[in-house]
Amino acid sequence: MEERDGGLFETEGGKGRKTYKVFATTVLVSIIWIWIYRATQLPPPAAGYRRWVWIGMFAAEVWLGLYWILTQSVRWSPTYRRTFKQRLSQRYENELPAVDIFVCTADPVIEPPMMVISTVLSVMAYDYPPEKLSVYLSDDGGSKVTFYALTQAAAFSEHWLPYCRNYKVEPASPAAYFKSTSNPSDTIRRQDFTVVQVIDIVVFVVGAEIVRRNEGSDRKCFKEQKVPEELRLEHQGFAEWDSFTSSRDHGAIVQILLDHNQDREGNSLPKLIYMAREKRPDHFHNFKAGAMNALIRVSSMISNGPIILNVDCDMYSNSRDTVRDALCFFMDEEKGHEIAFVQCPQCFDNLTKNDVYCGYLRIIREGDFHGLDGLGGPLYIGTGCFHRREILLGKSFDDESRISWKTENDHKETTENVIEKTKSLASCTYEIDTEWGNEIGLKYGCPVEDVITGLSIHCRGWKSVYHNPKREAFLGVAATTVDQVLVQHKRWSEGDLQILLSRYSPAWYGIGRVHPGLLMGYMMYCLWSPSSLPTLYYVIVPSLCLLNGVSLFPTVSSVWFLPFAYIIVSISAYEYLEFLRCGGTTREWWNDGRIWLYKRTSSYLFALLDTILGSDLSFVISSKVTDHERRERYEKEIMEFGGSSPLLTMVATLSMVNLVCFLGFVTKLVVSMGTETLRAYYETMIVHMVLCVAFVVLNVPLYLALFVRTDKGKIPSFVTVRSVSLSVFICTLFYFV
Ligand SMILES: O=c1ccn([C@@H]2O[C@H](COP(=O)(O)OP(=O)(O)O[C@H]3O[C@H](CO)[C@@H](O)[C@H](O)[C@H]3O)[C@@H](O)[C@H]2O)c(=O)[nH]1
Ligand SMILES: [Mn+2]
Repeated sequence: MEERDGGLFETEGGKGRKTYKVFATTVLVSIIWIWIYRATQLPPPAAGYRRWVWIGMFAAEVWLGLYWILTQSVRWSPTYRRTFKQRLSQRYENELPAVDIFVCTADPVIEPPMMVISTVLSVMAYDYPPEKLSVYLSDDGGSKVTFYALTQAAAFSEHWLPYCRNYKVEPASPAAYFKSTSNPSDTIRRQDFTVVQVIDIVVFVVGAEIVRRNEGSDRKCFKEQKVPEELRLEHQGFAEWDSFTSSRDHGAIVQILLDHNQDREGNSLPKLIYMAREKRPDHFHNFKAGAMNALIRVSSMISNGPIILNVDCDMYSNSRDTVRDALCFFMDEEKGHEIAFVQCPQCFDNLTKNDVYCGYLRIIREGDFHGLDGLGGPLYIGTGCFHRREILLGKSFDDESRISWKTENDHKETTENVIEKTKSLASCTYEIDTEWGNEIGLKYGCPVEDVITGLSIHCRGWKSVYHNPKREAFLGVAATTVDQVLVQHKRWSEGDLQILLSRYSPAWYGIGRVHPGLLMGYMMYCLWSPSSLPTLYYVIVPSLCLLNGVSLFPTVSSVWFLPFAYIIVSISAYEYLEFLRCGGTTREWWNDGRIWLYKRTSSYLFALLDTILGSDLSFVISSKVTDHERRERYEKEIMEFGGSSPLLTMVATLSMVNLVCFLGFVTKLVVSMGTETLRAYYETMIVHMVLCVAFVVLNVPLYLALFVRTDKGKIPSFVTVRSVSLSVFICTLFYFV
C-alpha cells in the first residue's frame, strides 16, 4: 500500500482554485466599483448630515474592501497533508526522538482535576515507545486535590495503558472512553474491561467526591482544600503543601510520580511529573506563557526531549497515532528540517448538532488554516501543537544545521539533587535579568502568547505545518454560553491587535522576513478588533436611515446598484456553499452569522477600546464546567444569554436598535398605506430593508431572550430595560437630527 521510497508526508493542493480566482476577481471589481460610486456621488454640502453619513459609509466600505483583500491570502492556495507512519517506523523506529508532553491547568474549580487527569492519561497512552515519553502537568492552581488526582492517575495508568495498548482503545481518555463504550462482547476483553472499569470507578468516583467536598471551600484560599488524612499518607509529596500559604503564594513544587516504572504487564510507563511553579504576590506570573517556560526548563533537567507537545487540560488525545503523525513531518528527509512546529486544530466533543455558538470555528479550521499552510505558516494556536525544543529556545533557521534527534540529557535516574535544581528553575526569580519571555521561550506580555510566539518563529525563517486528520487529534470543551464566547474572543482579538502594535508586528517587522501572503494572513487576525468599527457602522446606520427614509444606496434601476446586489448575493451564496463544503449544516451557517455579528460588534469593539485605553493584562480562563440546567438548555440549542456584562448589553442594545428601526419603518408603511409609497421605498431603500430585516431575523433568539423566555438563560430584566431605553434613545436622537 505505502511504497518504500518517498517522503514521510505528502502535500496536495485544493480543488477548484481556478474557478475561485475568477470569482474573487469579479468581487474585487465590484468592490472598486462601489468605491468609485461613493467617491463620485458624494452628496453636496447642502445635503446636511447625509453628506457625513455618506462619508462614513465610504470609510466603512474602504476598510471592509481592503480587509476582504487580506482574507484572499488564505483562499489562494489551500494545502492538505497526509502522513506515512509505516515508512516512519520502517526507517526510524529505533531512532525516534524523546517527546515531552506538557499539560497546563490553572484552576481546580473551573478545570476539574478529574478532567485534567483524563487528559493526562490520554496522552500517556500514545502509541509510542513509553521510555521516550514524559508527561508533565503544570498546575498554576497549586492544588492539593489536583496533585492527589494525579497520584491516582499514576496508579491507574498501570492498568489503563496496557488495556489501551492491547485493545487499541480510542479515545484513550478514560472519561471519554467509558462515556462512549458499553460492555464489549468478546469474553476476555470483557473481563479486562470490567477490571479497568472498576478501578476507573474507584479512582474517579472517590476523586470526584473529594473534589465535591472541596467545592464549598473558599476558592481564594486553597490551603483549605482538604485531602483526607489517610490518602495524604499515601504519598510523601503532600508534604510540599506544609509550607503552602495560598495558590498565589507558595514555593515551587516538583514531584516525579512515575520514573519509567513498570505497568501491570512489565512494560515501561512514561515518566509522569507534577509541577507547580513558585508563585509570589509581588511577582507577575505571565499566565500560560510563564507556565510553559517553567516547563521547558524543568523538563530539560528531567527528560529533555527534542520534541515538545503542549495540550490544555481539557484537550484530551483522541487518537493514539498523533505523535507519530507529527514526527512524519519533522523527520521527513526532504522538508523536515525547515519545520518548526506542527499545529493540530482545536476540536471539541461538546458541540451540538447546529453548533449554536459556532465553537467549531469551521471556516478557520477547514478553510483558513489550510490556506495558511499553503503559505508555509499555520499560526501557533496553543494547544495541540508540537514544537522542536531548540527552536522554542530561540534558534534561527539556516540550511546547514540539520538536527540530530539524539537526546543529550537523558537522565536515567532522577536524584534528589536533580529535583532541587528543577525547583530553582521553577522559581519566580529565575527569569529576572534573562531573555526568557523575550528572546527565549514563549513571549510574555500578550494575551495570545501562542500566536506571537509562532510569528516570531516564522520571522526567524522557519515554516510550520497544519495537521488536520479525519479523526480529530484532540478534543476539548467549547464555550457553552454567549458570554463565554464573547469573553474568549475579546481576549483573542485583543491579543491579536497587540501583536500588530508589538515589535513583531506583521505590518513592519515581518516584511522581508516572512512570505507576504502569510503576513496578510496574520494581518487578517490582527485587524479583527479594528474591524469592529466599520461593522458597527454598517449594522446601525443603514437601519437608522431606513427609519428616517434617507437613502444611502443607489436606486434599483441605476447601474450603480449592480455591484451592491452582486456582493450581497454572491458573497452570501459563496459563504453558504463553503460552509456546506466544510461539512456544516444550513442552521449552523445561520448561527455562525449571528455569533459572527455578536463577536464583531462587542468582543472586538471592547478589545479595541481596552487596547486604546491601556487596560491591565488579564487572562480570563475559559470555564470547562456547566451545571445541569444549563447543560439541558445547551443540548436543546437554546441560547444562554444569562449575565449582565457590558458585552451582552452591547449586543442586546444593537439588536434592539434594529428592531426599533424595523418596527418604525413598518408603522410608517402601514400609516401611509399605498402601493406608491411601497414602490418608492422599494426603488430607493431596498438595500436598507434587506440589511435591517436580515439583522432582525438573525436576532430572533435574542428577542425571545429579552421578552419571552422565563428560564435562567434569558437576559436579566434590568439588562432588558437598559438596552431597550438605550436603543429608543439612539433612534429618537437620530430621528430628530
Ligand atoms: O495563568 C494561567 C492561565 C491559563 N493557563 C492554562 O492555559 C490553558 C488555556 O486556557 P483557556 O482558559 O482554556 O483558554 P482558551 O481560550 O480555551 O485557550 C486558547 O487560547 C489561549 C490564548 O489565549 C492559548 O493559551 C490556549 O492554548 C488556547 O487553547 C488552560 O489549560 C489553562 O489551564 C495556565 O496554565 N495558567
Ligand atoms: Mn480552552
